[in-house]
Amino acid sequence: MSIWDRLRLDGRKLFITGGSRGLGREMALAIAEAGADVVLVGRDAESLEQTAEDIRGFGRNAHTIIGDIGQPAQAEQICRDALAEYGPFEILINNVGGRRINVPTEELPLDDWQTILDLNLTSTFLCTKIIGGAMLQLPGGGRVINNASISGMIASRNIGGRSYEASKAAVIAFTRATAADWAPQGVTVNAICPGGFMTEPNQRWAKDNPSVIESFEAAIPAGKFGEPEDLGPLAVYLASDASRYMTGATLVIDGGYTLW
Ligand SMILES: NC(=O)C1=CN([C@@H]2O[C@H](COP(=O)(O)OP(=O)(O)OC[C@H]3O[C@@H](n4cnc5c(N)ncnc54)[C@H](O)[C@@H]3O)[C@@H](O)[C@H]2O)C=CC1
Ligand SMILES: O=C(O)C(=O)C[C@H](O)C(=O)CO
Repeated sequence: MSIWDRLRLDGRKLFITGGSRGLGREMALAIAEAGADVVLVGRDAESLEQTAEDIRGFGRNAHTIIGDIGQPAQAEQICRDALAEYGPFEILINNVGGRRINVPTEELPLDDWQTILDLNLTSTFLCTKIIGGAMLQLPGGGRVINNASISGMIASRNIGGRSYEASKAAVIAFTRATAADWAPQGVTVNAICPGGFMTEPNQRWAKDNPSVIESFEAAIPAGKFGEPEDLGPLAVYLASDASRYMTGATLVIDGGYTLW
């Protein structure tokens, strides 16, 4: 089989959380371009539908589900309903993630800590359990891709409240442990750790903290923030047969930020 054929995703289905914009949208579009049908979950109907329309432009099927994946009971229901209606899925991308709450740890309310853990970590657990768990019955196995962050590996500078770092580090640990459990059934589980990408939450942050953003960019060896579409080829690789021997990996894509 040619290299290009090994990257094709025809006949497969992707379930992605938070696929309406930002990094999730770019990964969903790339995977659709490689041949897969897509189910997108998010909160904003309009942007979800726009991404679904763009996916249909590749000749693929796209369905949208509106809901809050940061509420564990809702996340569980969304996954069960999606599996029953559109499943089974060969590819899962746990992409949803809430940003930092910029309050020093010594002042961070427990509720805010819990909100971030539910959104970043518990959602990943529940989707992996339900959508990924069903992959264990598939003869060809499956692919779980967890969108973590370099914040799961290092501390973000000039930022308080470490719920974001804690949640992303836990996503990486969960990825590794689940990968070990599911390798015999051919279900790979890998984590992506993006560095700085100017998606909407970082744009908002940049508006209020221009000097922090400038020093962040200056500390990137590549000299600039990443483009969301840089995530697309990596997602296709991890979703495809080409990555069949890679599992439990933590793939950093940060323009070299964590090198210094
Ligand atoms: N942009 C960056 O520099 C980096 C982002 N990441 C991670 O990448 C992921 C995506 O981030 P971005 O694309 O920057 O964010 P974004 O805010 O542009 O996109 C997030 C997507 O998730 C959806 N979403 C958010 N909360 C939701 C909820 N409770 N329920 C359902 N859908 C929800 C939004 O509607 C949107 O589609 C997150 O996990 C983030 O932590 C990691 C490292 C760097
Ligand atoms: O949200 C993120 O994650 C990032 O923006 C990238 C880094 O974690 C970061 O903030 C490094 O300082």
